[in-house]
Amino acid sequence: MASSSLLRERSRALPKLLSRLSLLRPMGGGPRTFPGGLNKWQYKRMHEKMARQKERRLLQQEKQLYQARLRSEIRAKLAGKASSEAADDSSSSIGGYGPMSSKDHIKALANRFMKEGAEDLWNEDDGPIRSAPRKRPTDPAPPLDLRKLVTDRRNLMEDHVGESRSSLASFDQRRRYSIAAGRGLRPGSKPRWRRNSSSEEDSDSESGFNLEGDTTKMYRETKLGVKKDSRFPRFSIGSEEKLEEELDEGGGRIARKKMMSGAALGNYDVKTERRVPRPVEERSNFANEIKEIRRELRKRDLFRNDARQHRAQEETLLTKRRFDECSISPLTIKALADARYVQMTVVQEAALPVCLEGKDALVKAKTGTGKSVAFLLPAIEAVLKATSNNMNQRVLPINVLILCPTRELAIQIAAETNVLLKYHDGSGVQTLIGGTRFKLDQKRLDSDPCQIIVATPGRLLDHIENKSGFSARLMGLKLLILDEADHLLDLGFRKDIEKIVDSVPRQRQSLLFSATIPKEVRRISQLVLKKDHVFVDTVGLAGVDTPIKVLQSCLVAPHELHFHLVYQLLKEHIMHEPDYKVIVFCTTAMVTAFMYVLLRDLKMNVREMHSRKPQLYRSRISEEFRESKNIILVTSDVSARGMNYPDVTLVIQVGIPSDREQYIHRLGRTGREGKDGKGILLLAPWEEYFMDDVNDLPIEKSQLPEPDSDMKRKVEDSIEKIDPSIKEAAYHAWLGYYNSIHEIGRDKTMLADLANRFCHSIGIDKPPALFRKTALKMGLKGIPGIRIRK
Ligand SMILES: Nc1ncnc2c1ncn2[C@@H]1O[C@H](COP(=O)(O)OP(=O)(O)OP(=O)(O)O)[C@@H](O)[C@H]1O
Repeated sequence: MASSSLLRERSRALPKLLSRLSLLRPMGGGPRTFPGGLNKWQYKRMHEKMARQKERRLLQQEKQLYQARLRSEIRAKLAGKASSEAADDSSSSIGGYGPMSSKDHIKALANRFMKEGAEDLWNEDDGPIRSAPRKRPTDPAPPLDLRKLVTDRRNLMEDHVGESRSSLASFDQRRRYSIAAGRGLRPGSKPRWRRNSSSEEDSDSESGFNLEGDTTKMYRETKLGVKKDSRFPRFSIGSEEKLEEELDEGGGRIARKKMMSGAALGNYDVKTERRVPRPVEERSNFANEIKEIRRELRKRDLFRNDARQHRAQEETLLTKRRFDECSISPLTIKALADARYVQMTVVQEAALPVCLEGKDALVKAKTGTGKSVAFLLPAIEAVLKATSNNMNQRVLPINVLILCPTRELAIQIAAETNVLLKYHDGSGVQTLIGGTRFKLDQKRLDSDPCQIIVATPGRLLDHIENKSGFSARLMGLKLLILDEADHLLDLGFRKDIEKIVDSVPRQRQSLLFSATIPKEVRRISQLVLKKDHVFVDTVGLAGVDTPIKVLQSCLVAPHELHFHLVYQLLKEHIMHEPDYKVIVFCTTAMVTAFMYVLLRDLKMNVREMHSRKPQLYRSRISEEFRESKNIILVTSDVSARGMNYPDVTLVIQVGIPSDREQYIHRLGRTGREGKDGKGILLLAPWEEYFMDDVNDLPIEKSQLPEPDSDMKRKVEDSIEKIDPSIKEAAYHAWLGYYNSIHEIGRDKTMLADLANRFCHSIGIDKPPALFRKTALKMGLKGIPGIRIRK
């Protein structure tokens, strides 16, 4: 008896002991302690499991309800009862034998949706889950008259500006009402939800109208333009909410599916499933028209906001605050003045006080607004402070580690650091990036010790794992910085970042910077940041994520026309812009190579940059493009983030970007430092669904330019001359890229068909054969239109 009670007592004491032990862990290993004394991996796995279970459970329920509805409809038909009668039969139920009415079905779904634990199915557009009970207006807004809306739109297009404005206002008001009133299901309104793996979209539930009247269509997801709250200031500094780690592992940078653990999400769901590309003709004209009106209204709102902000923005890119008002070393201020940096930019003014105070921070600011200086100044201060504390150390510690996703960006940041270290003798910076000789890195590290390292994750890990003494030097780390943090925390880099974080002291400051910080990144940022970190957002919820002065447009044209169009757009731009400097982004390295060869053959002053090029070549081209004017850079996403090429006049993106964030970063290569710029997104009709993901950005759909038959002929002649091996590689790369995009890749037959059309556009009649292994890996074996090598 005595021994069993002793055992019980011990087993009770064990979790406490474990939790204390985890508190005492000396260093490394990511976020501090987790409930129950679990380490972060156990904690992560636990949440992963919970989220999966919950998701499965909810999907199962939804499936059952849907099947019940179908069964009951079939029964109704067999019984010779009109379904419309059935719909009115309020006594029908899921479990009963009578047919289930559509009302009941909706009600059942709604019940499930509102159930405890159904938070997983909610998303930001659905509003707060448990909003305070609101008083319903005594005189609720009448249902929206869509026909009137269409007339209004026509009016808008004609000259009745005043009249149409009032109808816009009333539409807006109603929209606001439906959002402000929460997503509680009011009689007559439909439930809104996102399905985890559904290809269908919720039909037009926002207005309370059933446009298509079909239950399946209710699943279609409609992306609500959530009214941005103008009460938010231009930049906000707030304590981060409780965040937890992302649980998924997947397929690299362009992994499209971002399914997060709902268990840890608090009030939000971050599933970012996309809609399936759907031929435009399939939708009814009327529904299309409504959709278009919505888009137009949203855009009007944005443009109005933009116009208002425009002047303020111009004035506030540089603030009144000067660097010498900040507590940074006078020698750094001297170097800043040499570089002509006197006043701070908005992000510098907002982030510097927090960063210099030694706090952890997550900082969001638009592209080209001076984030690098905002983290380099605290970096230099950290080095100065550490050096003055440890004068007699035998091994020079690495005090600051800056991680970047690309090699060119690391080189660029190291160069900027050198500019700011100009008067600090004894302080130095070095890069550790892939594509260079490892031995050479080692030599440099030994012969020229430095306190700041700018690195790409892969090469840094190589050094941590293989260079003796390097890990010991990292033990002196005071500050860890992740530039383009959202990308580094993305699936492609996550594991490396986790390992790096495990190799540096836990007692450190960490800073995360990016122009885009999606919700899931905020959630997993605790992998690096302390719980009480500060979130500095200079864009604000009411702001637009892209530079105000960049004119953005979208052209939709069949694939066969893309190459002609790029040539024509470039020609027109060059004609109007004497100091032109253009970046053309392509989807993959090999498609980039194809585009480069084509434009070179068309006698354009063009350079290429992608991952298949040797590092020396990449560095040379990057430098040349930075220094030059009247030049075109054709590139893959290696140039999408952080690269500061001055005075880029136009950015063309050909094909669908890997995600919304990538669109914003690519576009951000122009319009830097508050300058003007232009961005064109060129999509095929079946890629147009991407516009739903960026519908909060001021992108105008433009008319295609008049086809120029002369140019068309020239392009065709040039395509004809391109080496077949380049074309073949482009086809394979194209297929790989789109196969990895969830929305397109899941319908393999459609993918094969689209790939064949791409094939024709690059001048190949018969699609090149794939290796059997590749086809198997891509799930393309046996798909009509896909050829396999014998
Ligand atoms: N205080 C300042 N005064 C004047 N120019 C500045 C100042 N700070 C930064 N700049 C300039 O602004 C430009 C953009 O800076 P930077 O590359 O740091 O932008 P970023 O916000 O990091 O952009 P991205 O999101 O694309 O990485 C650079 O040319 C830089 O020299």
